[in-house]
Amino acid sequence: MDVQLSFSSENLLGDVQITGSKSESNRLLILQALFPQISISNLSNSDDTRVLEKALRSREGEIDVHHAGTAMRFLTAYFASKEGREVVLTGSDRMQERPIKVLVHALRQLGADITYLKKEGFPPLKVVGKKLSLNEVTVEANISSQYISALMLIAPSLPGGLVINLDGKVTSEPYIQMSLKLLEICGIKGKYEENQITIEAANDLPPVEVNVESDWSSASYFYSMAALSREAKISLSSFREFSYQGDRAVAGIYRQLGVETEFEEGRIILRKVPFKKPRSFELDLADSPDLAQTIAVTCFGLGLRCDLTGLHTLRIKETDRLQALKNELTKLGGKVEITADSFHLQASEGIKSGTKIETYNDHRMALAFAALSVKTPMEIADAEVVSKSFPGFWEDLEKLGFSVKNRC
Ligand SMILES: O=C(O)C1=C[C@@H](OP(=O)(O)O)[C@@H](O)[C@H](O)C1
Ligand SMILES: C=C(OP(=O)(O)O)C(=O)O
Repeated sequence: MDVQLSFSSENLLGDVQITGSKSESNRLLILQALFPQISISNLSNSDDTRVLEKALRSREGEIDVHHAGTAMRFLTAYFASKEGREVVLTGSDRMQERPIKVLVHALRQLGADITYLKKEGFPPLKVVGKKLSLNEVTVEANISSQYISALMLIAPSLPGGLVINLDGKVTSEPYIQMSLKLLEICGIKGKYEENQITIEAANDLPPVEVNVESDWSSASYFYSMAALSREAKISLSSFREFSYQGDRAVAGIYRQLGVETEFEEGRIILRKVPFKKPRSFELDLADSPDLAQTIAVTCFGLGLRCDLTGLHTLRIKETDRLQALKNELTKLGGKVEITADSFHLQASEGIKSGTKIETYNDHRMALAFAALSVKTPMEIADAEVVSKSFPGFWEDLEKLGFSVKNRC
């Protein structure tokens, strides 16, 4: 299904309830499967969380996680440590191109029995659960932080806990800090010093209820809409000033693009304020890779030159996000250059109309480009992709006064 979007008002006003963070939800579901005394509220309604929840309940021999990267990585570690269980973990065609070798190698160091069923280094995997009794592992840290979080999440269930040595420059670091924080909230002791993470074994954890904060990556699309609008006041719930999510950085980033954030009783209020357009916008996004598409599209819409670095992980996500951004912005008249890990956009003078944005099975392509409809009507292909992280997105846009027309 394609959608046609337009926005005819001068003001962007309204309230949106954003679902729980999928990163927090997916971590807590794994921890809850290991330690049932954990209960969770405000769980994400995203496809990626549902798929993980279903996999943890499944008794089937084959589990298909579709496009859900965190689910694939977290479940590999989970099932590898589940003595007596044997599963095949598979996913979409794209999932079968997303590397998992670093994690499999680390789990094998601990004694795991994992076999590649097609291509060496990629899903599908056959995982035969075993009691993992070694307590130290070294893992390459510059490809995906999800491998490290996967190990951290099973660590407290191993008899002696786990020491994880990180090799190389750590990427997407706030996600590792999020794992550590959530372990701590559940009563599990851990520390992260220099290049070493230590997680203690957990016995007799007290019951705990963890409330998932709403998803800052999803909030980023409303920041983009506010930046592109003339006047905006959007209230988003439920957020905390002291969040565990690295993408909370969006508030500071968009302040430079004329969007102010106020925290008020568990909500954030975004307001468009007068601002001096910078000559260019430069950012290293190694800590917040999921914000790259949002920011690139906002800068294009504002006619700003933009240089984004630290983007090496974008090539192995739902699609090659650097190439996808370049393809679609070029169709709209943008002048874009990309390297292995960076994105460069020249200041543009307008937005070419009459083109359809392809989304490459990537929710963030649809979500990011939808924001441009504040300025000009947009057509987005395969609009249902948003459900990977944000199933209610199109309805939320309608509530804010956008016209969202389906074209099957
Ligand atoms: O741990 C997580 O929840 C995530 C980590 C990041 O991946 P990488 O560490 O692969 O960059 C991020 O892009 C992804 O959306 C969610
Ligand atoms: C990269 C993402 O997710 P995952 O790696 O979990 O598929 C994302 O949601 O942007």
